[in-house]
Amino acid sequence: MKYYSLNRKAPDTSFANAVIKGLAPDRGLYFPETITPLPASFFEAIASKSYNEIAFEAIKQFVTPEIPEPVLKTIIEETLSFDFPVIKLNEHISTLELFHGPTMAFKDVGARFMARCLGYFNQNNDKDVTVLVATSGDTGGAVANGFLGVKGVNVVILYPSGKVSDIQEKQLTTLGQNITALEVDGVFDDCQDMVKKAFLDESITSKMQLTSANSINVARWLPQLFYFMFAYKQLHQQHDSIVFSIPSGNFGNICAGMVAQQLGLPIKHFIAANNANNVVTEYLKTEHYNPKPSVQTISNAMDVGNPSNFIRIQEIYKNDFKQLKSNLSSFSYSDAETKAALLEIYERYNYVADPHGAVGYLGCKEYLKTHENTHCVFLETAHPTKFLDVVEEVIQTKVDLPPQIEAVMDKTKVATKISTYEDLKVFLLNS
Ligand SMILES: N[C@@H](CCOP(=O)(O)O)C(=O)O
Repeated sequence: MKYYSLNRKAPDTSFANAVIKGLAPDRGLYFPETITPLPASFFEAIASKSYNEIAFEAIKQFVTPEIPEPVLKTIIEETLSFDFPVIKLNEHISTLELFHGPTMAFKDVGARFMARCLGYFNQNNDKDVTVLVATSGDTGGAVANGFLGVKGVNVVILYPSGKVSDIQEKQLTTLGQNITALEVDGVFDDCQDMVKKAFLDESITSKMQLTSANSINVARWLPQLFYFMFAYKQLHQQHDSIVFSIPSGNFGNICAGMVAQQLGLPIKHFIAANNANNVVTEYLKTEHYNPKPSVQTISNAMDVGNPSNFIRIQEIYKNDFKQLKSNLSSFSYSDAETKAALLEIYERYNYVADPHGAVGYLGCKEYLKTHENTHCVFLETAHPTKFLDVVEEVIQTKVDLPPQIEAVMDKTKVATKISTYEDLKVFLLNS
């Protein structure tokens, strides 16, 4: 499979090179040259297939033969070693729990898949790769965990100081070994801008091989399409019209869902559920795309003011606003509304959601007002205990800590503070 740059000023490249480089030389995101729909028989038989079989068939065209089929099977088996259950709240709303992995956020799948692909491509390379990653909360921990101890790979995580939850911070600052955390005096968008700038800085790239483990990297982004297939596998025999409400920050997850739809998965509609960082909600209202500095919310992983993957979504719909609008709705909610939703989900369904899931739930409710004969699945993108203070305060109940969270609670944070791009550069060049 060839990948092209969405800025269209760089040569097409292979999957291996797209993974190793992260971003094209013209600073564009890579996009697959073709998306060939899977046969109808694949979806008809999906209930009888395992997660691993579904994932293998779904991603094969994007990564083989550079990743040989037997290697891909092993990568998938190691990546998907936990569950993805759908929990039904009522006849019209379910949630897909994406938090059963090691860091209890949906990023675990992409991070583990990418780490293994990079490890495979790098096995005969004597040059180390430095993975630069910006996080507003969950990516950092998942990438730290997924890449821990991977030979020839050093990971540098940039996160906005004071704007991630305590547990998220522990997950990304306490592992040591080949993982380093940089605490940035700024917001997520500053971290992401610094990362993108470093890719173009010859004084850095001439000395080290950089790549990204954000969803801008195709190996981090594409495996997220599995989730939509796993939900469909569990629900399609009871519901024939399924819509997804996706809590959205950098828009990688929802965009991967759109790739699943291009592969033939019968998804009726997408809802981008936003917090106050509502650039896409506004775009669908006004047709003006107006990135803004991100604002801090209780659903912090979505605190993104200029979502990287929106350009991929535009590409899928060929920049046709009408076509996009017929497939995508977007709603935005305040923290007060999110807290009220958390409480409602708890009181009505005895279910403890996290703030991101609560925003997704609100998206479902809004859409169902005008589309009664639909089943809406909102993605629970992270475990509620990652946001313990907010969740316990809202539901006024103590929540048990899962072992993955307990394991990091007492660890000591190690992070280097930086403020500017120059600080990052100095850090990289001296590390
Ligand atoms: N939601 C993110 C922000 C980065 O998103 P990514 O999917 O591009 O890594 C986070 O939790 O850090």
